Amino acid sequence: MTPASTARTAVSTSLLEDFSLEMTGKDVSRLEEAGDAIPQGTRINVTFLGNEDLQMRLEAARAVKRLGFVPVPHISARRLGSRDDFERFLAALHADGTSDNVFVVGGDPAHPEGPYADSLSLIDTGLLQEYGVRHVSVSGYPEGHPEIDGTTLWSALCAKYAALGAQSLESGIITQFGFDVDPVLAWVEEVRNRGIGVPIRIGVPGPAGVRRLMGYAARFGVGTSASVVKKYGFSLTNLMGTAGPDRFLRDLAEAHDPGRHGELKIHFYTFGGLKATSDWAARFRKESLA
Ligand SMILES: NC(=O)C1=CN([C@@H]2O[C@H](COP(=O)(O)OP(=O)(O)OC[C@H]3O[C@@H](n4cnc5c(N)ncnc54)[C@H](O)[C@@H]3O)[C@@H](O)[C@H]2O)C=CC1
Ligand SMILES: Nc1nc(=O)c2c([nH]1)NC[C@@H]1CN(c3ccc(C(=O)N[C@@H](CCC(=O)O)C(=O)O)cc3)CN21
Repeated sequence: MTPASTARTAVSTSLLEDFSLEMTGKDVSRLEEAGDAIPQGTRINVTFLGNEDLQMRLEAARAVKRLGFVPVPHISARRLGSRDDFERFLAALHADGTSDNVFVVGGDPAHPEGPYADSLSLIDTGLLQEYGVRHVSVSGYPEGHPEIDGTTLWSALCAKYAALGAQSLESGIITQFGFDVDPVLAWVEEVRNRGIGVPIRIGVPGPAGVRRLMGYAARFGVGTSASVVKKYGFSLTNLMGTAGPDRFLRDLAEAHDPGRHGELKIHFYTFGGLKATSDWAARFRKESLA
């Protein structure tokens, strides 16, 4: 092995240490099926989608805990109808012992369904701490967001970071998924330049069909130019294939400079493929170690 490839292998292994996964409220049986392939203690995020209800979200977080993982329930500000809804969710999580870690996010509805227009307003209620939350993740957008301008995104990120620090809550950032490492690392540098040193989980899709990936990318405003997806490992002319983040992770590992970029970890958006992603991660890790 050459010195360069030794260095790359070492970094890519540490990048995959303590990766996190994401599931929806409907994925409980898939989680049971994938459980053995996932390292105990792995953080597993539970989405807060419009087509889930309170019971599904709570049940999913309970299942994550029961199977030996760390639940990270999402709370979407714009999808909460009232302060009561927010408190009811937090109280139930607390009672279940699944409220230690949460991810707060604005939410896709163009108009808030209740009193909270953004995730900062959830933090500012002070309710998180009251219900036992200790660690709060917020989102990051290396490629920007289709509905929110760049200046707003940066001021929101800095304000959330400051507000969490002021409440002595631990924090972290999870990025929107993407297919191109370059904007991710440029964005990470900007985060560090703004004085935010917390761990950043880089969002990547688990292995999935190309058609499915393209659909989600279009829905969430993630770039899929021909050159970017070619670099990632698929072609726009073959929608029947599948693609995993192999090259993305190798490129990320190669370019990751801990002195400049700080602590980075990986967050897998599984898009219905919890088992496929868990098996893939175990195999990729083993190959990196070999
Ligand atoms: N990264 C992810 O995994 C996920 C991202 N999202 C979406 O990302 C967007 C932003 O969420 P955060 O970064 O937490 O922002 P945020 O809650 O910190 O808000 C930042 C700024 O954007 C505005 N904003 C938030 N959501 C908006 C929307 N849907 N349309 C127009 N303006 C909006 C807020 O009023 C605020 O000024 C939301 O649309 C959210 O639904 C949703 C679920 C998961
Ligand atoms: N702006 C934005 N909004 C989001 O809601 C969002 C992002 N970004 N980034 C990625 C994450 C992950 N998201 C999702 C969304 C849907 C499923 C999902 O499995 N949905 C269907 C399955 C439909 C299908 O078969 O494709 C479901 O059953 O709910 C998973 C993750 C939502 N997320």
